[in-house]
Amino acid sequence: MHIVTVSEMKELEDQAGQKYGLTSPILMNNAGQSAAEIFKSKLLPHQKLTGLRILFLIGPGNNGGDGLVMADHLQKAGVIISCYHWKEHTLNIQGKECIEADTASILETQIQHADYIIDALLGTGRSRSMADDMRSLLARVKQERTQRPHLRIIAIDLPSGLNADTGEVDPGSIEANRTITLACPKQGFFFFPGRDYIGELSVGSIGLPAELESPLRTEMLSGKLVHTLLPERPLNSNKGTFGKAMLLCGSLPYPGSAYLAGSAAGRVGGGLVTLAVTEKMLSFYASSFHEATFVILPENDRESFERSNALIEKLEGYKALLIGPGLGQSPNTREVILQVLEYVRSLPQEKRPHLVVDADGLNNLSALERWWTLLPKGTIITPHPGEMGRLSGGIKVSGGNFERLELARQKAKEWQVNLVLKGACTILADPQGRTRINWWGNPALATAGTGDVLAGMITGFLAQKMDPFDAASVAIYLHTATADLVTEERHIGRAGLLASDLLPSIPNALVNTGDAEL
Ligand SMILES: NC(=O)C1=CN([C@@H]2O[C@H](COP(=O)(O)OP(=O)(O)OC[C@H]3O[C@@H](n4cnc5c(N)ncnc54)[C@H](O)[C@@H]3O)[C@@H](O)[C@H]2O)[C@H](O)CC1
Ligand SMILES: [K+]
Repeated sequence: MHIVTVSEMKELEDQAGQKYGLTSPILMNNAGQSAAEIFKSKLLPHQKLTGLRILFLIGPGNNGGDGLVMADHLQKAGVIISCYHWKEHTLNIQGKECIEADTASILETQIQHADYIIDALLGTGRSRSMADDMRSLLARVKQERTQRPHLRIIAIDLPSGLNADTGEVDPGSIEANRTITLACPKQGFFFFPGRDYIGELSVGSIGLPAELESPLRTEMLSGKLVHTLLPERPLNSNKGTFGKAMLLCGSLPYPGSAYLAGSAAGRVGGGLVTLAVTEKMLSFYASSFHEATFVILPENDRESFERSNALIEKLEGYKALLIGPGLGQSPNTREVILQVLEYVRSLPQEKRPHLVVDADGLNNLSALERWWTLLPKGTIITPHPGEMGRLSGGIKVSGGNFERLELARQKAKEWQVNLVLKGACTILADPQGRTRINWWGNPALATAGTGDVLAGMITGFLAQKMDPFDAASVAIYLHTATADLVTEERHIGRAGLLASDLLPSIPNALVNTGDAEL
């Protein structure tokens, strides 16, 4: 599913008209019908359409037009419909216009008795700040929901006043319980504050032929997409079929990271996981991670080349290599990393393991001039905003605002890497300008070790010979899907998740991708 800017959406609609004769009224009819179908399918189980009361707030453009078509469909299905036309200050109840003098008081009654209010005031054509009377209408709706939390607000295409490109919102915008967006999710949904205004997301069809979307380069990381990318698991297979992953992770103060990343690589289906660790560390893993195999590295006080050679000698046949989580930043460690990178770069492409560099792998690199020239082609890097800032020469990088999209795209190209910029809606960008953005996020993931799990999941998919861009895509999606699953099943709120809680549920999230709505 593609993500569009406002101008890309307009281009799609223009093309639909020119190439397929799909004029604006046809598209609008499709939009309204699809929105009505989605609405019906999402009705709470105890609610029936007959007798349900819905107030539509209708704006002056095509967004209002979508709302009117949707209202018509629902009225035919037995819903009691009232439509308030904001520009004309008129109110229709069940198709009958109210007497002008009474509009304000009848509107107030409709607000008080509505089960649902549909925001069809403004869509992608928002071109200026909201007028005061539109703001006060929405403020009244918001106040009513505070008093009656069962009142549901559904936004058509987008919550009115939201900037569909940047995610900025008008002071008058209100948070929807659900947004039924049309044709494609809009770019601004993935950035804050906009992300918080969308509520549950549904995507309706306006009947655009799929081929029109082929020039688009930005996709939403959806369960459906992930399901198509997952590696096959043929009956006739053994652990060799699913590849070997080597992890250069963990050091004395941070032993857990190698455990978390290694287990995650196994939980996504990697055939064999090897941890390259010192003997001092071995007892920790031997008791907690029975399935791992080990390459024993000389201790930290030995020459760096002895340590890197110990790993390099065993690297043949490994499809994936993760460098970084919990390694620390001593000069010796930095040298080891550089020596391993140099070796991997020197290998012919078919013998090279795919590389993931995370955490202290990135922190060690960011201290070096033109560090990206040290990475082999196709490397995946997974910085959080702080690491991204250091890699970019000390700038401040936001955790969720729109500017991070351009930064991710620009740096993926400049550094020639697959860049995973972590945050509430993680962005994945490749050097050729392709972008995938995760819709899901879970504040419970904001805890130590979850980044190690993500890096390990990517590594586990690389071991299964996945293309790096796809391996990162699948892992990013599954990481948040697993967090949602665990927090829901164990009734954990937005806090209190431990990174290790994710591990046993990764395979369940993997199986669930087949049933995902989005
Ligand atoms: N174009 C199509 O073929 C389809 C569009 N769909 C839906 O239509 C909207 C976009 O429609 P558009 O008419 O371009 O814009 P809006 O309805 O968002 O509003 C334009 C309208 O509003 C006025 N206006 C702009 N800003 C403000 C403001 N701050 N306050 C008050 N009024 C404002 C402006 O002057 C215009 O009169 C899209 O989102 C879809 O919902 C269909 O889905 C299918 C085909
Ligand atoms: K709207």
